[in-house]
Amino acid sequence: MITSEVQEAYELAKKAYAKYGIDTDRVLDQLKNIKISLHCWQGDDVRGFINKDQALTGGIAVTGNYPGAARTPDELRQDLEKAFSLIPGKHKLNLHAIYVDTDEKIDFDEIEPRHYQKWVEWAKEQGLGLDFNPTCFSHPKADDGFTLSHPNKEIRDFWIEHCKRSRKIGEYFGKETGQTCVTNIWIPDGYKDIPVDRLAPRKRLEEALDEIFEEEIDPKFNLDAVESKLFGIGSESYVVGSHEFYIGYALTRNKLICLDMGHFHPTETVSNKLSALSLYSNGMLLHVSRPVRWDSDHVVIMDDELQEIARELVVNNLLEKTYIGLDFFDGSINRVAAWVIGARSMLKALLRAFLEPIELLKEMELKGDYTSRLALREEFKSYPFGAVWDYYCASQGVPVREEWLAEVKNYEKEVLLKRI
Ligand SMILES: C[C@H](O)[C@H](O)[C@@H](O)C(=O)CO
Ligand SMILES: [Mn+2]
Repeated sequence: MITSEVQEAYELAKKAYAKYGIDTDRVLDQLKNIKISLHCWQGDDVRGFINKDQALTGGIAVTGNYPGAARTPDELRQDLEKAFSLIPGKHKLNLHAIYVDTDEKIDFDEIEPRHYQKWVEWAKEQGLGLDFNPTCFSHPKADDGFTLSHPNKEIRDFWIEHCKRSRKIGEYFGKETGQTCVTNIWIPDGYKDIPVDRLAPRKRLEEALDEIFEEEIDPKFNLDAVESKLFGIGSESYVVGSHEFYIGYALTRNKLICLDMGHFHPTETVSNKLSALSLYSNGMLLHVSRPVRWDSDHVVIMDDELQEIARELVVNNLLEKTYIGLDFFDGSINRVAAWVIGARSMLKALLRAFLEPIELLKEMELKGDYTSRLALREEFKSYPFGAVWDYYCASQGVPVREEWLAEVKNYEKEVLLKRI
């Protein structure tokens, strides 16, 4: 319901933006079409259901023991439903292979579409798209830190099979939901200490990927992405799938380049990479995250870098060729709230970017009037974008402002705290 308070504030905001030729109604129509892919792994600290006693490996870590983590696919879906009900718009769910929903005891190289059938039925019911990821970690065959680039062919083949099957699951998701599935490959492979041979593992990875992608899959159903990383815990000195490796790979094989905000040197920004890559690549996948001093996967907030990424997507018309996924895992706060905060922040950043007088700013820049460019940008930061956001939430039938928090607290009391 749109209250008169929200409506009146919106009308005033609409006038303020209209002075600069910005049509807020049109902006909200554009925002409505943007899908954020919510990562299932925030809901249970990246545990999954394929092998519940398996520890999280791969040089990534979740800290915190906030109560209520989902223990079953049903619980995870219940939590996701709650989160989606508090986020305006229609979005996607990003599943990892370890989130099978089956009573069968299967290994990673045995996954099939039917093991995810319940997720598909649920996604259709909810009107959600699905994305997918092979899980190349949290398995004894990844214990020595290598998967697709493993020197042992038998182990390499195991992971190749897992990734091949993952693409078929992506295809199945795309066919069933009617929305293209993005299947993203990330592997942890790397050395703790300085290697002698940096090339051989990269050659093995290149070959393994070529084998995985051998089968043509209709891009209407599944698109492949590859995700680089600078370092992980235990792979501080060398990561096989570095940024340069995957830029080369993705550009020569026509794959999406996945950019994770936590996977670069701390002074490097993803926002500054998008325009350059867009000139050469057919598409990008974002893993929106918040690295604090390292790839810490903190919950996404509306910080400067998030805003800058949103700006780049809007100013350069990159939204059509960019898939936006969230990637963080915080076990120290309510996990449903973590999803809601991250997704709402991403959407708010995009909305703010749409509400900037882009053409005017570009003109100022071209004329060399950097004073006006800076002044106007700073003033626009306090323009009433919040009133437009509130109106958008109300018109999409989700709570306005922090009203959603009371719903999460109630859900925590009624559902999450009873999971003991
Ligand atoms: C769980 C994900 O696959 C993982 O976060 C990956 O995308 C990554 O970013 C690893 O650092
Ligand atoms: Mn990532």
